Amino acid sequence: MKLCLDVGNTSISLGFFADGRLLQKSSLPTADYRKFRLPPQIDKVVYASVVPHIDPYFAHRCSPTNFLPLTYKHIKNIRIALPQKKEIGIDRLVNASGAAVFYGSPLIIIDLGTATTFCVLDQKLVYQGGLICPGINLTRLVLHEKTAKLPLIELKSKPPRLIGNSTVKAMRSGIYYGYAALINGLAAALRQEVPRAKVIATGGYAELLAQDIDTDIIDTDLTLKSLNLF
Ligand SMILES: Nc1ncnc2c1ncn2[C@@H]1O[C@H](COP(=O)(O)OP(=O)(O)O)[C@@H](O)[C@H]1O
Ligand SMILES: CC(C)(COP(=O)(O)O)[C@@H](O)C(=O)NCCC(=O)O
Ligand SMILES: [K+]
Repeated sequence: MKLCLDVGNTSISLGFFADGRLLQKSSLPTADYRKFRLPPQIDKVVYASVVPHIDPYFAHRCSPTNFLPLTYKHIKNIRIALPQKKEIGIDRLVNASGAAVFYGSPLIIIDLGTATTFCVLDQKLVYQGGLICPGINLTRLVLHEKTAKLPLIELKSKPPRLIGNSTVKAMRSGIYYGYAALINGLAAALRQEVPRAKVIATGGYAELLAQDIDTDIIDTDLTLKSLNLF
């Protein structure tokens, strides 16, 4: 069985694949990475991390098996048209590489994780770059940490009303509808630059926002499925 590991700044996603199929998924808070143990019957680990300080731990834990830590050099099916290829998050490149296989091109890929990122892959499979915005979870934390009066809120579902009649409801509404507007505004601007692009959303918050964002496809497993191609 193959284990695909997507190490983000908030969570580590694990995908177990056999015969090309995603059999099981789980996740671990990134802060708890030391709880990871290599499960039995894994013959290959494909690893994509944007948290370099924990990479030695995984290299050590996975050493009994075939461990493949991905870098931009492993990405062969798209061309990366950026001056500093090394600095780009491998999660973004893996998403673009896999999405090209699953959905063709051109593409606009939106990943709603710790950061909210937009990546553009043009018709000719050239990765053009994109945008990096603060993510929903960061906004939630920072509003609390950097103010005296705002509480730490949860955002688990769509707020029923745009206009909140309490502090907590106003914060939920601001974050939810604010992010929907950010995504729709930037997606519309990117569609102007890349005509006929399919817009794909992935990442932890993609399903939460699904009904209010103007995307063609929501694929929460995009990163894991893309890792399985290596
Ligand atoms: N299935 C889910 N449904 C709703 N929110 C989720 C889900 N999975 C993760 N999240 C939330 O989405 C945020 C970003 O998650 P994730 O995409 O794992 O981020 P990262 O890749 O940066 O670690 C997290 O703060 C988490 O609370
Ligand atoms: C932009 C990111 C922080 C997103 O990470 P995530 O939200 O998945 O934890 C990550 O892809 C990263 O650290 N990128 C390096 C800079 C770049 O992609 O240009
Ligand atoms: K991610």
